[in-house]
Amino acid sequence: MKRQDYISWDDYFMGIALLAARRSKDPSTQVGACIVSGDNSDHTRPNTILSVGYNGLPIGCEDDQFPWGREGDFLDTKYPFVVHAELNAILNAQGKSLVGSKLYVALFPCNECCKAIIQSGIREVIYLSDKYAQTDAVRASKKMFEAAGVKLTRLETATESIELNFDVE
Ligand SMILES: O=c1ccn([C@H]2C[C@H](O)[C@@H](COP(=O)(O)O)O2)c(=O)[nH]1
Ligand SMILES: [Zn+2]
Repeated sequence: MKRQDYISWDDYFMGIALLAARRSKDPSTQVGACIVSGDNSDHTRPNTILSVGYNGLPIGCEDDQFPWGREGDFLDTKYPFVVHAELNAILNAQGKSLVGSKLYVALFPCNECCKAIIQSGIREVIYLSDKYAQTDAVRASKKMFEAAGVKLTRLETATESIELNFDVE
């Protein structure tokens, strides 16, 4: 008999996003994003991972030479420097078409990521947390997603955690 406790595709792709987030150096909020090829409703071929990203500094900007704080003068915080996870995932695709794809992300995208998501042709955003729902950035984001017809899905899953063991015999 086959194993029964295998993970769903949604948990798998969100799991990849969460694993990518573990690469983030941000001390307060680690975000990961995983872009997956579009709808496989005809089940003729599986969805595949097109790109992955997490929130981090641009290439060449050393993690130890830039600030990671949230408070103080703008230039003394991380905010002007960090590339958001969703944008990193889009840029990491290096020109591969993302038209009709889906994006799994731990945190609901801000307005800047929203614009990049829409313009790259991603048609669905599947997210876990909406902790900044009350901010103008997320309000603007939802307004644009709705206007552009991008589907928004909060992932409902019974999975609380997935353990990875490296001590494989
Ligand atoms: O759409 C988004 C919004 C935010 N992020 C990243 C940017 C920062 O590194 C953190 C947010 O830090 P806070 O300390 O919670 O303000 O999340 C992102 O990747 N994508
Ligand atoms: Zn963003």
